[in-house]
Amino acid sequence: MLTPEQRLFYEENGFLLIKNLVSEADIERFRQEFERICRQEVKVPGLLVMRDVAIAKSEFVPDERAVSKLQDFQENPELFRYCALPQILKYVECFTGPNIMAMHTMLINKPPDAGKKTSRHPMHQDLHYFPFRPSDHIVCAWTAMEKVNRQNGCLVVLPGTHKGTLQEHDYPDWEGGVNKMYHGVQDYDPNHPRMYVEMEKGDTVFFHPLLIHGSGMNQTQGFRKAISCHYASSDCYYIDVRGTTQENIENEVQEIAGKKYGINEVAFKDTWAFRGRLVQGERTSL
Ligand SMILES: CCCCCCCCCCCCCCCCCCCC(=O)SCCNC(=O)CCNC(=O)[C@H](O)C(C)(C)COP(=O)(O)OP(=O)(O)OC[C@H]1O[C@@H](n2cnc3c(N)ncnc32)[C@H](O)[C@@H]1OP(=O)(O)O
Ligand SMILES: Nc1ncnc2c1ncn2[C@@H]1O[C@H](COP(=O)(O)OP(=O)(O)OP(=O)(O)O)[C@@H](O)[C@H]1O
Ligand SMILES: O=C(O)CCC(=O)C(=O)O
Ligand SMILES: [Fe+2]
Ligand SMILES: [Mg+2]
Repeated sequence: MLTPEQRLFYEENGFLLIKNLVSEADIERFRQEFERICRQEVKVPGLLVMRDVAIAKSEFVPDERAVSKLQDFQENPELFRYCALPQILKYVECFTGPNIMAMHTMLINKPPDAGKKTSRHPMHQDLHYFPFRPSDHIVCAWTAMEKVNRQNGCLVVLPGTHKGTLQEHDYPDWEGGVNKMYHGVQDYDPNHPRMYVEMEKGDTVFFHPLLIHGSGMNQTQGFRKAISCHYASSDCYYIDVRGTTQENIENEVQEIAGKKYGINEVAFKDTWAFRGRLVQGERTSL
């Protein structure tokens, strides 16, 4: 499926941008469903709704202004259609092989910054959140639901960093506050070349889970939207993260699982096995 140039570009840089992969009609449907969820017209089992920390303690309004991110929409058939789009899976298969699990789903609604720079996402590697390997058989698809640029906080990547190892992550030391679980790499090379991934509606970037990336402040008045899914080969295996740099995120996820679902002592890997959904082939290991 990939041309030799595309494959080489991914191997060298850790990401690949495919223009115009998702249709306007599909994006419009995802947007409509997102709005219905914000208005609380549909109830989605397992869905986590995050509000930006800058407005977390203000009065709740049932519209998109209160929602900075939906996480775990795998039980919503309309949004989950994104994860099974054939044109996306054709690319995903190049990285994962034929047995494909959708491990993590998100719709990001980056709010206009409230003045404290909390709309930023610190530089991180997504593998920090994942207790499964090997990393080369994991890939994220991230589709712009509208034009994204430096003004509204597009993705920023450090090309080539996927060739390194998983770094230690923790909360950045930001004056205006940091969103829950927005861990960042503490000491990446500030002189590493950066690329601002500007995209049009429907463009999709595929990226490696070790690629260091983040996103800047949204300096516009609009809510910058993107939909994404992390895929892994179902032939991947779970690892025990005790005693590794991932122990801090394991503890936070277990705490949320305890608070939200009243389940204590749930293994980190089981929170992933429970949320993952097969989208192609056979569920062999994950
Ligand atoms: C077997 C079943 C398993 C189920 C497991 C479920 C675990 C899910 C964990 C999610 C895993 C994330 C993995 C991501 C992997 C991919 C890589 C992507 C990187 C990321 O994007 S990670 C960052 C995204 N993080 C989240 O979305 C966090 C998940 N969301 C939440 O935990 C909740 O939405 C949140 C933020 C805790 C809010 O909870 P909620 O109870 O709805 O809100 P309350 O109004 O009751 O507030 C409680 C308390 O939290 C404060 N608060 C609210 N929002 C924020 C915020 N954005 N940041 C910081 N703090 C926040 C609020 O003020 C309240 O504080 P109090 O002091 O008043 O208690
Ligand atoms: N096929 C396997 N089944 C079960 N456990 C395995 C398997 N392969 C490796 N492991 C164990 O999983 C742990 C992590 O393995 P591995 O070295 O592949 O991952 P990593 O170094 O954390 O990540 P990366 O993919 O970046 O190399 C090790 O403890 C290793 O012994
Ligand atoms: O959409 C963004 O701003 C970045 C999101 C991201 O990298 C993530 O959630 O892991
Ligand atoms: Fe990320
Ligand atoms: Mg290794």
